[in-house]
Amino acid sequence: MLRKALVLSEQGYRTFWHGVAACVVSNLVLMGTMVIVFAALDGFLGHLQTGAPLPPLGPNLAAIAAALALMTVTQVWQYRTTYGAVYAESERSRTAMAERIRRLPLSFFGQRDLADFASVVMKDCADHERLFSHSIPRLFGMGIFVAIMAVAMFAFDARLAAAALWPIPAAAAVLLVSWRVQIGHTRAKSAAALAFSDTLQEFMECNRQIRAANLQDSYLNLIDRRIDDVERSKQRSEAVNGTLVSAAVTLCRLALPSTVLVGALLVAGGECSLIVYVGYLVAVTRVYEPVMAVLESIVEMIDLTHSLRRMRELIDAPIMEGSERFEPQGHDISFENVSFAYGDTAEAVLSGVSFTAHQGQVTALVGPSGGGKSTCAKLAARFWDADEGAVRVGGVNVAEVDPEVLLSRYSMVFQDVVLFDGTVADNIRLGRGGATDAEVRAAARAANCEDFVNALPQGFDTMIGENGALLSGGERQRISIARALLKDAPIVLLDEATASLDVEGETAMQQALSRLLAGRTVMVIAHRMRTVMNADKVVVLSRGTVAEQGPPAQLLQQNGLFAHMVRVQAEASAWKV
Ligand SMILES: Nc1ncnc2c1ncn2[C@@H]1O[C@H](COP(=O)(O)OP(=O)(O)OP(=O)(O)O)[C@@H](O)[C@H]1O
Repeated sequence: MLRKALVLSEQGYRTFWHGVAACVVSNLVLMGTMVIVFAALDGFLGHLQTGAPLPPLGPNLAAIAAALALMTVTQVWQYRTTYGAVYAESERSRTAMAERIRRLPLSFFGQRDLADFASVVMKDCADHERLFSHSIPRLFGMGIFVAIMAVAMFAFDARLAAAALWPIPAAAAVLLVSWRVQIGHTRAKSAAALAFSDTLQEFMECNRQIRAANLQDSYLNLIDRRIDDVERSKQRSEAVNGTLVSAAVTLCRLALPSTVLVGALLVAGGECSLIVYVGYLVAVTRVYEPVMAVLESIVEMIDLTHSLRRMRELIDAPIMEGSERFEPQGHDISFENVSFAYGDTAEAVLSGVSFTAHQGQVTALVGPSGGGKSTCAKLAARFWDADEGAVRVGGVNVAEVDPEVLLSRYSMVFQDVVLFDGTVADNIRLGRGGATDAEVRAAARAANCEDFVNALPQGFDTMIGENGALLSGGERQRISIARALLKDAPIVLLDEATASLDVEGETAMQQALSRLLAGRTVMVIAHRMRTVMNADKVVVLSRGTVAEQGPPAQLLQQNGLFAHMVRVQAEASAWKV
C-alpha cells in the first residue's frame, strides 16, 4: 500500500526502509553518546558534591568511542542506502514507466496533453529521485526518532517532556493546514507551467504558419502572459507557504525557552536534579534538529505528492494485453458488426460495420470526410478495441492478440510520414531492425528512392534533419514505403497521399506502391478515384456505416454514393483556375 503510494519498486521499497532505519539508528546513537557523556558527568559532579567514588574513566571513554564509531558506520550506511541506491531505483522507475508507455493504448495518448505526459516522465521522475535521495527517508526517520525520544522523555520526567515536546503537535497541525492549502497551489503552479510549455511548443512547431499569418506579435504577447501566470502562481504559493512554514518553525523554536522555564522552576523547587535539567535541554536541541531539517524541505515534499499522483496515474493506466500466440488462417481482415466510439461518453463513430478485406486483394475505403475510414484502419491494427462486434485477422479476434505481436504482421504507410533525425539508412531500417545495408538499399531501390538518395551529400549516410526536414513530401513518402517494404509484412494499411505530387513523383510513388502491395492484404484509405478504380473491392463508409460495398465497376452501375463521388471528383479535376 505504502509502496504503491510512494511509487517504489519492491527493491526500492526495501532500500527506502534501510534508509529510514539508518536515519533512526544514527540519531539514536548520537543521543546515546550524549547519555553516556551525561552519565559520566553526573558521576563526576556526585564525586565533587558528596565525595562518592569517581566513575571509571576508561570504560566511559571506550563507550563514547564505540558510540562515535557506530555513528560513523550508520551515517555511511544511510548515505549509501539513500543517496547511492536511489539512483538505481530511479533508473528502475524510468524503465518501468517506459515499458508501461510502450504498452499503453493509443486512447491514453489521445486523452493526455503530450507536454504534460513528457513532464511526468522527466520532471516528476527527477523530483521523485531528488526527494528520495534527500528528504523522504529523513522525514520517516525523524518521525520514528521523535516518537522513541518522546516515549523515553515522558517515561523519565513527564513534566519536562511536555514542556519540551508540546510544539511538535502544534507545528504538525499548522503543517496539516499548510499541506491542504499548498496542494491547491501546487496544482495551480503545475497547470500554469503546462500552459506555458504548450504555448511555447506550439509557437516553435507552427512557426512557419504563425509567420505566414503575421501572428508573431500576438503569440509573443501570449507567451509573456503565460510566463507572468507561472511567476504569479509561484509567488502566491511561496507567500502562503512561507507564512505557514514560518509559523511552524517559530512554534518549534519555543521548545527550548519552554523547557528552560519549566526546568528552572522544577530545579528551584528541588523536584529535579541539575544534570537531568541539562540533559533535557540537550535532548530538546537533538530532537528539533531533524525536525527543522524536514521543515526546510516541506514544500518540496508537498509538491512531490502531486508528482506521485501523476506518476501513479501513468503506472496504473490500463494497458492492452493479449496472447503472444497468434496463428491466423491466412490474413483476411474481417469486420463483423463492429461498433465503436472514442470514449465512453462519445457518440458512436462506427455502427454495425461489416466487410472483409481479402488476402491478395486491394480493398479501398472511401466516403465523405469523417465517415470512419481512418477509424476502421486503427481498429484493424488494434490501436483501439471495438466496443461491439469483432475485427478478425485470419479468423482470430485481434482484441485477443498482444498488440506488438499483431503489429509485426502489419506495414503501415500514412500520409503524415514520421521521420527521425538520423541518416536515410537508419530511417529505412526502422522497418526491420537487423536488416543489412544491402537489404536497406534493395528496399530503397524498390521504393524508387535510390536516385534522390544518391544525389544527397553523403548518400544513405546523410542526416535528414528533424522529421526529414531536408526532404520533399514525395521523398519522405517513398522513404516510408521503403521502410514498409523492408518489413515485408503480410498486411499493408495505406493512407493514400492527398498532396498533389508532380507527375514524375506520382509515377515513381505508384511504382513503389505496386511493389509493396503485391500479394498482400491491402486496406487503403483512398482519396483519388484513379486508385479506387484499380482496387478489387470498394467499401463506402458514410456516417459510420457501410453504405455500399463491391467491385468498383459494380458500384458505378448501382449509381449510388460511390458513383456520385466519382462524378464529383471528375468534375472537380476538370476545373481550371
Ligand atoms: N482520436 C479521436 N478522438 C475522438 N474522435 C475522433 C478521433 N479520431 C477521429 N475522431 C472522430 O471520428 C469520426 C470519424 O473520423 P475518421 O478519421 O475515422 O474519418 P475519416 O473518414 O477517415 O475522415 P477523413 O477522410 O476526413 O480523414 C470523426 O467525426 C472524427 O471527428
